[in-house]
Amino acid sequence: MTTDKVTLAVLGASGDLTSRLLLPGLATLLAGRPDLDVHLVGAATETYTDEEWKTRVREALTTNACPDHARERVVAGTRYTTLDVTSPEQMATFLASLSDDRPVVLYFALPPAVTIAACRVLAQLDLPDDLRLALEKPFGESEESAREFNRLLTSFVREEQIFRVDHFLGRATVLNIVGLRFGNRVLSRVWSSDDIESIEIIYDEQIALEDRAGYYDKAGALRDMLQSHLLLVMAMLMMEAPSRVDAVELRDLIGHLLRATRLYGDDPVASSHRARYTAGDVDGREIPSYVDERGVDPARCTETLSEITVEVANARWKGVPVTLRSGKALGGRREIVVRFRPVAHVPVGFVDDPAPDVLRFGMNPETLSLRMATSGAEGAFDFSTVDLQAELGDSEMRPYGEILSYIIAGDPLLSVRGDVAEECWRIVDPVLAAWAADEVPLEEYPVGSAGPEQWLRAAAGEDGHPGSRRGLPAE
Ligand SMILES: O=P(O)(O)OC[C@H]1O[C@@H](O)[C@H](O)[C@@H](O)[C@@H]1O
Repeated sequence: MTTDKVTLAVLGASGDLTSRLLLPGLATLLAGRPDLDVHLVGAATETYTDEEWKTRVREALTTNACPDHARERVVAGTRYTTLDVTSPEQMATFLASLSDDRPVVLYFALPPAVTIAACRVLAQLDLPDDLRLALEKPFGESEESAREFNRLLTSFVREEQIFRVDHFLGRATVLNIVGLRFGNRVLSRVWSSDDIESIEIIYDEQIALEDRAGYYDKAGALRDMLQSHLLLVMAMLMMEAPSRVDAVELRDLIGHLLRATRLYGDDPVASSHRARYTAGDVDGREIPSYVDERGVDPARCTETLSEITVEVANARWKGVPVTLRSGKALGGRREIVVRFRPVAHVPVGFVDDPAPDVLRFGMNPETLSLRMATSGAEGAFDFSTVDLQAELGDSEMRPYGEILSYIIAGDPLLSVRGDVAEECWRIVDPVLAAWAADEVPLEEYPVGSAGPEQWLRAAAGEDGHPGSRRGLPAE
């Protein structure tokens, strides 16, 4: 990476995203990159003096346990501007105040509707040629609206100036998948439907709504996590081999994989499940039922847990069910599970059949484990299993730091390309339509559990759940 000087202007700087994720991400990036020179400019509708803003930044970084020296580097050069991003005059003056000897990144840490309004304003202004736009998810709310937003953006900037942020592309596990898949023969030879029976990508969070009703109650788990994050994780896990790691190649392959993806059986009802949490306690903390959380509209029927099963209909993967699942107020299982097919033949004389092999990538903490069949524990010709485990170690840098490092370098490698964002919506849109028409029941699960009882029974091989064996594994 060569660019080492940039002005990072955060629009929506008074919000939760800025203090909880962006600023700590920036600090972890600076901690490892003494060469980077970032002018941070905060902008929001609130009125703060530069000193008040610096205090907010310092507090956010202290709360998030950022190293002292990195915190002071962020604070040192920062300033603040009160700004209404929907006012053309104010935006023009703001942009003029930023231009100096370095490229400018406009980071939109704003609600989607305000981001779009701000982009409409930008479309009317004279913009520097090297301006970069960093846009948070959700990018649109359907394939059509994502396409419309892409049309708006590309009417005034080039695609390579647009950085659609998905912080899962900056997660150590997701980046490690590339090395693991393409750096050794053991996995590359078995990476297809010939050897793999099913895949699950599970991201269950222990946290509940956490005062985010304003956004979450309109989004729900499917839009919040599956449409963006988990489909991209799936693409990294299942894409064809890149000949080089660059933004064109990697994003072509991600797009290629997603274009082949469709709902399992092309059936949005049978391939999807939704549920929401009921009251309970996690680690001694009382959590109300989702419908009783502050700001929630029960009539909206927002799901806090969603599961879809898809298929990548190409020569490598046809027929392999891939289940994506994520929810709030759950047990906290976060892993990718790759289940292999049973061996073709078991030598006559063995007592039982061996358990099929299972490879797991743990997400946060980053781990890798392989459960393999072996024998000997119970007798020379009696199968047992062995678990090979590795701690992959977390990157020092938080996912937002990783993502920011590429944006600052002007490299869209870890940003979502416009067609990829549209493709993700194309996959989930039929499910959203089936749910809106109430064709899939909204089930319930107690806070802190592993999910609805019925899903667990189905996963254990009992039944009652249309997804049957494609649901939660019992282990
Ligand atoms: O575990 P992480 O990195 O915080 O990512 C999960 C978060 O990702 C965000 O994009 C979602 O909006 C949140 O609802 C979710 O909690």
